[in-house]
Amino acid sequence: MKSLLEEVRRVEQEAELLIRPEELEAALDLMATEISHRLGDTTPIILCIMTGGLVTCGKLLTRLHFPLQLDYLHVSRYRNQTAGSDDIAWLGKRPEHLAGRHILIVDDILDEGYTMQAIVAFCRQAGAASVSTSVLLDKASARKTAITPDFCAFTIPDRYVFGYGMDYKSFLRNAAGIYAVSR
Ligand SMILES: O=P(O)(O)OC[C@H]1O[C@H](OP(=O)(O)OP(=O)(O)O)[C@H](O)[C@@H]1O
Ligand code: HPA
Repeated sequence: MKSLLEEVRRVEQEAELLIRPEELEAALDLMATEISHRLGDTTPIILCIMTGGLVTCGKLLTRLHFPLQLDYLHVSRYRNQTAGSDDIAWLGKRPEHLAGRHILIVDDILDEGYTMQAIVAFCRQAGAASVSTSVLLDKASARKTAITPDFCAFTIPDRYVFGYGMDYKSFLRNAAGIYAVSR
């Protein structure tokens, strides 16, 4: 643990700030307006993808001023590492009562796309009336699947990032901006 903490401190010190907190807040305002226009009269279920989606989803929620319900799904593909594994671990309970409902999935980042692809498939199989996807960050150049987000705040380069819910080896989720790990 001591050496991991030393590594985390070094990564934090050497990281490059990509997106400032004020820019994130302003972009979330815009994303919330767009989501409200498109989904405001559908009484959607907002599906927060834990753990990384927690900050984006929480900040988005208070900007959505229409009737909605909140649920969550806990999946992990990176297992606190900086590269994804071949399989997605489904942790905890799976949401019920999605049939016939409009679903908005909210996550922090769309990277290779495997995680979101699996969650969309799950919602469709559960009989959702529609499934929309919303991410704070789109790492489009790293994509290995056909998925694109319906709502997205920023497109970022192919760098490993942390902050605003995203971790570096399970730490640094609490950083207030988006930082890229130094190369
Ligand atoms: O597009 P992909 O390459 O599949 O990666 C995106 C997913 O990876 C991260 O989750 P992670 O598995 O790290 O779990 P976490 O949310 O607990 O950090 C992130 O929160 C996304 O859910
Ligand atoms: O760049 C990333 N940072 C943190 N978590 C992630 N999960 C997929 N890509 C990333």
